[in-house]
Amino acid sequence: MYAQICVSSLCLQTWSSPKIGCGEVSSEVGCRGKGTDWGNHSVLRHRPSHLHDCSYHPLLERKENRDLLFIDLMASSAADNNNDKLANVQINELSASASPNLQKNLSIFYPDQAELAKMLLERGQSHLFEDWPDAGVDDDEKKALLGQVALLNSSYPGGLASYIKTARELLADSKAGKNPFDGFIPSVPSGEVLTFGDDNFIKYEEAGVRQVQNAAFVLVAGGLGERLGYNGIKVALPMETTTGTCFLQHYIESILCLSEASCGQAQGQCRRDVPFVIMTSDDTHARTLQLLESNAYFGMKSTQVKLLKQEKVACLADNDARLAIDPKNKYRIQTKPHGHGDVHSLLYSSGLLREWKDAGLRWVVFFQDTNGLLFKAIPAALGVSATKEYHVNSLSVPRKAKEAIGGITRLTHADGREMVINVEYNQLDPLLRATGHPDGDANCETGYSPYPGNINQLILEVGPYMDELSKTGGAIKEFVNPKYKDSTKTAFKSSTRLECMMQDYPKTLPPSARVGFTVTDPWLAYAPVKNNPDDAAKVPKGNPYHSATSGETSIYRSNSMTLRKAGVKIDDPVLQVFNGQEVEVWSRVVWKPKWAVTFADVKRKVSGSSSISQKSTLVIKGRNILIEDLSLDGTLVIDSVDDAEVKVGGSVQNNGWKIESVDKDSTALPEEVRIRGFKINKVEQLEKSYSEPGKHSLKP
Ligand SMILES: O=c1ccn([C@@H]2O[C@H](COP(=O)(O)OP(=O)(O)O[C@H]3OC[C@@H](O)[C@H](O)[C@H]3O)[C@@H](O)[C@H]2O)c(=O)[nH]1
Ligand SMILES: [Mg+2]
Repeated sequence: MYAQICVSSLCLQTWSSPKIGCGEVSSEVGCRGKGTDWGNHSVLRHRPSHLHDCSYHPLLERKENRDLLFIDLMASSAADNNNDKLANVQINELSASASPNLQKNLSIFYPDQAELAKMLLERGQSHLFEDWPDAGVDDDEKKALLGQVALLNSSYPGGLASYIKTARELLADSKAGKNPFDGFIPSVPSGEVLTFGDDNFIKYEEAGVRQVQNAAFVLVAGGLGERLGYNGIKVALPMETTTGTCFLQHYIESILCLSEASCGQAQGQCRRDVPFVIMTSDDTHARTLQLLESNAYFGMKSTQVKLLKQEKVACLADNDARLAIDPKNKYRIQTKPHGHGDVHSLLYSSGLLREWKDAGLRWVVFFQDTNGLLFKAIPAALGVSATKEYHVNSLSVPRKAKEAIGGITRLTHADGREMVINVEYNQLDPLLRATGHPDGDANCETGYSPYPGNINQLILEVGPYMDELSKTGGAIKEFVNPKYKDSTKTAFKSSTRLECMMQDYPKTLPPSARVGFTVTDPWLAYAPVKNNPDDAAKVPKGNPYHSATSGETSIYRSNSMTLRKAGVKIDDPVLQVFNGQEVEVWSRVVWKPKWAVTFADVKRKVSGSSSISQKSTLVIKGRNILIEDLSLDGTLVIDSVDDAEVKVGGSVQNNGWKIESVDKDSTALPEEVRIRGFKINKVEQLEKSYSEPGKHSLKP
């Protein structure tokens, strides 16, 4: 193998191995040298998208779960010779360059670190070395900076050079006031509109469940949730406080149950555990891992779950894309999150996507961190993807004008280009105003914006997705959003950076790509927890709050409406105000995914004539619990082992559990209670648990 590798320029820049050609390596490739120069700890990491970069850095010792292929550079004496020669060339080139301070420090670097420094100089980044003291002072910090540069270089498709180039272009466009939508006329696209519970919906759900065993699920959870202002990670928040189940537990249980249902349909041909990937960041990684480990992965196999950590990107100090120095440490570059769009390059560079494709998977389902209604429409949407053969299917809900969710829009250019794409919420209004809609982002006669609201639950078909990423390396169209000091647009208030969004993936697709979207009922599928109480209270009346308060009450509403559709008589909700937000309070109906993951499941398990009063709470935990002629006025919590069947009927009456307002500013209460403005006071309940297999019935 060594003989096949041509080592040049201190690094594996040229590959002559037919086996490990550029773009063909699905696992990470590393190389380790034995000599003193390289040190035993040196690890080279190459991503398939930029095998030509020299991305050496000592920080990358951690191997995570990935396969590293180590190539011993020193195994070949030819490599040794090459190495020395090229190191000399490089240093000579450097001496002619403009950074005497860097020149004085060259002796402390490995040759490939010097190479990176040179690359930076060539791209107008000499300020990074400007006030460096002579070698011998702060050497570790200087090396750490080059280590950071190597990481920034290796984690961006095309490397830092490409980052700086794109940044300059986008900053110039921004300064010139160029609109990314220039020449595009927006119009309302048509998609598949689902009506919850009708025959069509049930048909799609059934088709979708069949597909789940061919799907992989990907949660993007690298965001810190600055708008929410919660100190923990968002996936650890309880999605409702009746049971206290956190988001991540609910997601995992839903995936497990859907995959079980899918296997049930396949009758014995089921071979695999459905993969689940969580994209984390430095802000969320350790706590996400800890949440999983301390809860035995909520029932999933630990091997089934993969965490992919996104790296931050370099901040930009000015219009020339000079990298911003960290205000706290002159030997570091300031970094900020690059956005959820990183998920594509990570799935590609980690080799997971290729693995899935090779294993015959057909779908990748993406979703976000805090939507308790997330899985309500996934089965039907998967069914739509399969039936319509969509390469891209975005799940959406009716959108209120000014609601902070993107609008799905058809964009038609004078030159004939056309696409159906998310226009982010801050861009929709200016785009509409600029194209002959003086009211901008406004509701139409339906009471909603005519543009369906993107909820960022995307279903991509693996084959076309892999084909596309093989071309792009997972790079997504980026944008920059600098806050200028004044109208001359020459200086920024604070450093900026490039960002990207996962829903911008279709922007590079050819016109032949089958891009569609699916709209569901407004109450069914979206109730994110993003806004803090103060901001939520300022949301225009009638628009969703996107707060912890609305996130929880929306779950009760959705479950109550679902039971209503299945024939249960449920009282109308009452209006209550918590944390300054008026919400509908429905009966607190909650069930575990193992009871029902589709509407067909619910219908099968509910019969006769049942009723639930507004003050009631119903918690269903067991699998085969059949609600039949139940009259509930109070709280009923019911659990059973999987092979028990429990008929629940008769009249249950007690003082139940009460929703009580709390003061959001009361520091005596936990943060997760304060952000919703209420707590559940568990006064009285009937709680039954059936631990023996067989048939049981509850008829109080
Ligand atoms: O760098 C990041 C940023 C965000 N994220 C994740 O991406 C998800 C979405 O982040 P945000 O909540 O900040 O997204 P926003 O609310 O700004 O908009 C997003 O959701 C609503 C949609 O309508 C918008 O079109 C979509 O961009 C979260 O799960 C977050 O954890 C990352 O994983 N990495
Ligand atoms: Mg955001």
